[in-house]
Amino acid sequence: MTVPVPPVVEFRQAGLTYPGPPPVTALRPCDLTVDRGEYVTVVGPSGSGKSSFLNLAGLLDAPTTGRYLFDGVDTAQLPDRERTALRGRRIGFVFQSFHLLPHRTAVENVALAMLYASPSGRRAAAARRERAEEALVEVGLGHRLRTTTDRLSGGERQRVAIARALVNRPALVLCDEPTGNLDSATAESVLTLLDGLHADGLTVVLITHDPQVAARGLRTVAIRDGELHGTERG
Ligand SMILES: Nc1ncnc2c1ncn2[C@@H]1O[C@H](COP(=O)(O)OP(=O)(O)OP(=O)(O)O)[C@@H](O)[C@H]1O
Repeated sequence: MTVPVPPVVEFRQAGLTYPGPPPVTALRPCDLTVDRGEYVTVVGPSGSGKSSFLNLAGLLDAPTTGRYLFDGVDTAQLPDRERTALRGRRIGFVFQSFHLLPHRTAVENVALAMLYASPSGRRAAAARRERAEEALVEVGLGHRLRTTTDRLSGGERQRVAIARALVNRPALVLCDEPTGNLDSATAESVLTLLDGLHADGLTVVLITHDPQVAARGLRTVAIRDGELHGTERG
């Protein structure tokens, strides 16, 4: 008998209203399901609610209405501490501006993401470094392991950020305008890397204002005035 695999993301009439005053409904109650191995893009103009969606999907915020099941766990009622722990273990983030420590090496930046869920001690530290190196090799940066990130190009920095997002083998990688700070050739190589990771089974949700970037997803959801459109399967 096979055990059914829960979706990675399951919004059930999940919505987000900032309390204000005045209250602002940034995301109206919506349903959205993202299954394991999908590549979904979310596209919308400035102010449409993309960051609010990211905050919910990435367990940075809890819905103010409805439910959010992440990887089968009902998160709406989770205490903050547990939501944070789940996020640290199971979600990798890739941001437009990389969010790396500039004076640390690529390996150190990636290994730091594992501190949270790893025991202390020299042996654990060595294991973290080894796993960080593996993740960096996976994104094509095996030749930059010990370079501090302030000496890397924009594309290389984003690869370090992607390695950091992958290093805990997350259920979901959430990308927020991952090519927003890159020239078009570098952006293309980062998108090609994401295509390859998805082909290897990674679940990706990518948020962008750029319809061309959004077209890289296998399924695109539009967001306008806080409302998700196109969430039903074709
Ligand atoms: N903390 C907050 N308190 C109140 N209103 C907010 C807050 N954050 C965002 N909003 C409002 O919610 C709506 C959606 O904002 P959001 O930042 O999610 O849009 P966005 O699509 O990410 O925009 P951008 O592309 O410009 O970053 C906007 O009307 C915004 O003004």
